[in-house]
Amino acid sequence: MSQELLKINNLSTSFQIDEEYYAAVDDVSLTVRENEVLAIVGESGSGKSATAFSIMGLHNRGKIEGEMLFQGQDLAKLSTSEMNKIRGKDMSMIFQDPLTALNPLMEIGVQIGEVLLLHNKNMSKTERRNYAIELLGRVGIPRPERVVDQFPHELSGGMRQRVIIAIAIANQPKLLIADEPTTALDVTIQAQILDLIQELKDDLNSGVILITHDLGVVAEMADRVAVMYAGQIVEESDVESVFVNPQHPYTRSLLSSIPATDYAQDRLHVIQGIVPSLKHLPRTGCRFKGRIPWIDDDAHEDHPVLHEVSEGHFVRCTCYQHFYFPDENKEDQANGVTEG
Ligand SMILES: Nc1ncnc2c1ncn2[C@@H]1O[C@H](COP(=O)(O)OP(=O)(O)OP(=O)(O)O)[C@@H](O)[C@H]1O
Repeated sequence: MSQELLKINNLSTSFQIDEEYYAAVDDVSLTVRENEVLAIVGESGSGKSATAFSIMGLHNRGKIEGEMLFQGQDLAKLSTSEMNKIRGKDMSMIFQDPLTALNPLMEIGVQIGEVLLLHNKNMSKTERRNYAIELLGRVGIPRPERVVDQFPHELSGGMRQRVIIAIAIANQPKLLIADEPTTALDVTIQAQILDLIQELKDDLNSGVILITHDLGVVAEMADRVAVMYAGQIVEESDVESVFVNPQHPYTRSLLSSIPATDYAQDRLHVIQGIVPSLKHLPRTGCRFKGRIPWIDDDAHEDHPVLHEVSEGHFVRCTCYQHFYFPDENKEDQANGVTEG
């Protein structure tokens, strides 16, 4: 098995609302290995980005507890200047929206050059420009020697996202965090960008955390999957197990909301509702209980923990053993029968 790159132990990230702190990330533990894609999946508000921003040290107003061990250092304990030495070098982030991530007033080559300069103080202007051209070529930008002198608005959305990726890999990071990297792009470009991330991961032997709400992207890219709901991981396993044998009601609901695919169930089952806002998240018991009120209260644990249901496959709370969709025959479900 490849080496552990990042080990997160009991991470909690809380934000102050009025006078109180509320945990957007609640006791999350995760491991990312070299040359592995870990997908973090969940609806909007489930705490995916808050987890990523905590790792990157970008939550300046959040309270962070727990450990984030990266190459032997606990990121949670580093000062801003120590974090600045790691960010953009040993780990970097590909953001969702290239237009806001790029400076509109600066040529592409200069923006790449700035990141290079941050960690290679001795690089000359010409060296930076040449390396920027090389990087642009590497991420599949045609005529990079021209693009290097262009401004972001002169490029298409897909090309801008490639530039973001070029910036992210400029210093050959060991850990890449991609937060909804293709959401803003059309399907063909999306596939190209995902291929590119995969290819770069292989080249650099990096670990990738891929944040997405798109299960198609997960199926395509991920080795392991962590499903998040209301700040907690509710299911974690290798990608096959999540698609073939999903256990947690939330995971099953996410999967069955994908229309007819080979891994979706035969019918669409919809669980109503949304992730509550941070201030209104349930703080005790099973966080998902309120969305599945037809399941007996006794099915839930008072203090839900992750159960290992098969090797490396973890599910939170015992409610998964009793769960059925309301439009599904309860007995058939208990016997593992699905309609054809
Ligand atoms: N800086 C902050 N201050 C206060 N609340 C925050 C802050 N950042 C995130 N939150 C809250 O924490 C919760 C989790 O947010 P987060 O952005 O991590 O969700 P997400 O799963 O990434 O959703 P999305 O896909 O919409 O980005 C949300 O309720 C959000 O409003």
